[in-house]
Amino acid sequence: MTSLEPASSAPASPEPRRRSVGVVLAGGVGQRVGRDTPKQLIEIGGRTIIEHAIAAFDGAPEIDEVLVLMTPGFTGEVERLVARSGFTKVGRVLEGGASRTETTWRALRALDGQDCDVLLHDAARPLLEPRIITDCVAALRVHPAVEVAIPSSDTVVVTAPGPRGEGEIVSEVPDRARIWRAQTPQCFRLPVIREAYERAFADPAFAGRQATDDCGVVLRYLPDVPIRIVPGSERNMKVTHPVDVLVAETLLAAGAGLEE
Ligand SMILES: Nc1ccn([C@@H]2O[C@H](COP(=O)(O)OP(=O)(O)OP(=O)(O)O)[C@@H](O)[C@H]2O)c(=O)n1
Ligand SMILES: C[C@](O)(CO)[C@H](O)COP(=O)(O)O
Repeated sequence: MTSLEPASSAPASPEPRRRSVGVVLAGGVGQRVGRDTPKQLIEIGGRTIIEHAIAAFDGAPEIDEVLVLMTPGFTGEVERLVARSGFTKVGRVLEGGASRTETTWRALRALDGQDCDVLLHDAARPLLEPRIITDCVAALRVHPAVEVAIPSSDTVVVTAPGPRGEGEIVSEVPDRARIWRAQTPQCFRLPVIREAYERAFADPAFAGRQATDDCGVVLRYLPDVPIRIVPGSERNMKVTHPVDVLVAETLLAAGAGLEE
């Protein structure tokens, strides 16, 4: 079976496990949180948010290597934190790009020539549980692409500009049973995500080189590649706004027992 498995192929038997690289995407500035330094350097529970994210991969038996991409100007700070925390799997700390998409692309190029699986994770999600990593690595033995997601508990509405210039109006209320909220890690066999990003970056219509997530790039440029859902968790939230720092601190202090 090739790595670019078509959607129509029968469920495959598990492939042998490849090397798994956990990629921590930390190239952002955290504009919406609004601090002087990138939000991934905020301390919660005595450790920075980025240390929590790295720790999830570093402590996972399924992960062989961790690659970190950090905001330009702060790679030295991350190297200091890696040493402070005693992480053993962090191979390289590189500079991120101007957008999340550019940062992912830099990570993929840094892994050029390797035969591995990649788990692309937001540094801004400090509460990634071992169970999710285990499930993602196992799913990649059967599926070429994996999206971690949770069912939406809110009804989602789609809007469109109103016909009389009255602003956005509701144009669709999709069936909530099919609506999921995407999280990270988003996980791929390396040739799959590499091919999708190569096609995206060669496409002038890939405007501004922006995508809100990596599975979206695969769906758009390799539509025949099935993307398997692995259940995420409410705990695996993203620190996006100031209130999320408090939420993350509270969840961290509460431990892992809240959800089930
Ligand atoms: N140029 C960028 C922008 C974002 N990210 C990373 O992508 C993840 C999700 O992005 P987001 O929550 O939007 O982070 P920021 O871009 O930092 O936030 P904001 O949009 O508020 O500035 C974060 O871990 C962030 O560091 C990245 O690696 N490179
Ligand atoms: C990838 C992601 O975390 C999935 O929910 C999300 O799309 C990132 O969005 P952001 O605007 O870069 O935070």
